Amino acid sequence: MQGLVVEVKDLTVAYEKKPVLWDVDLNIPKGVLMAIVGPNGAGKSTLIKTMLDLIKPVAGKVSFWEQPYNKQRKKIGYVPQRGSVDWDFPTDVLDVVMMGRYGAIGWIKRPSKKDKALSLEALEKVGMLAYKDRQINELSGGQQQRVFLARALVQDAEVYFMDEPFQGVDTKTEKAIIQILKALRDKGKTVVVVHHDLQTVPDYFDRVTLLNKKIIATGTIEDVFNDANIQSTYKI
Ligand SMILES: Nc1ncnc2c1ncn2[C@@H]1O[C@H](COP(=O)(O)OP(=O)(O)OP(=O)(O)O)[C@@H](O)[C@H]1O
Repeated sequence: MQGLVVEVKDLTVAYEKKPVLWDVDLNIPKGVLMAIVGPNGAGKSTLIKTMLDLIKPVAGKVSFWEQPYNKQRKKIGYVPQRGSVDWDFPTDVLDVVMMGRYGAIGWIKRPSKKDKALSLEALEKVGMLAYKDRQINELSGGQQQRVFLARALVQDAEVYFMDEPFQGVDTKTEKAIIQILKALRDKGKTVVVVHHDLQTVPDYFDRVTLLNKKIIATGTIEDVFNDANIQSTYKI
């Protein structure tokens, strides 16, 4: 294994005292394309949000390259679940993508020609170039998802977390997105994706984490993506 990107230790998370994640241990190595799968309510989104410091755990610890999230945030990209972001201010698609070049403070800075070129290139990759001047709140959920993906791409992070990036996108776009994710992986980036469709797991991913409040199994597709583990995750 070529070094760890993320280390999750003894993580327990609760909403209003009701635990939704129990004692989760998870190591994510560099350069993998990993799915997190599990039934509705298994805690997949909660796990990602806790890793990214958006939810405080009851117990346990998350480190990125052996440091807390806030020390490494520039190297960490996040594409939230569709519909989870409310755009109550007017901003166009290209601006949303260019925000990825700077993070929040960068609003004040003028984007350079290079920032703009990279952002247009990313929009082209996700098939959204034609929408560059549209208001973000006038797009469908699936289109917004692709814009967020473009924003994550221009951020040039080392590790990416994506919460159901295929939700509400058509098959052609899904295939295009997975090609982008595989290319990131091939460049040595680490990509973690909450995913719903078990059928496509072996084709899309090289590792999988099966989650249902606890980690049922985590590892390579070959080692852990088998009937026994799937059955204990989905209780079927
Ligand atoms: N903000 C919240 N307040 C209270 N309970 C919550 C909150 N968010 C999630 N939950 C509960 O925590 C559990 C885990 O939710 P989570 O969204 O992490 O699951 P998930 O595996 O991502 O589900 P899905 O596949 O349906 O998106 C669920 O029982 C859910 O109802």
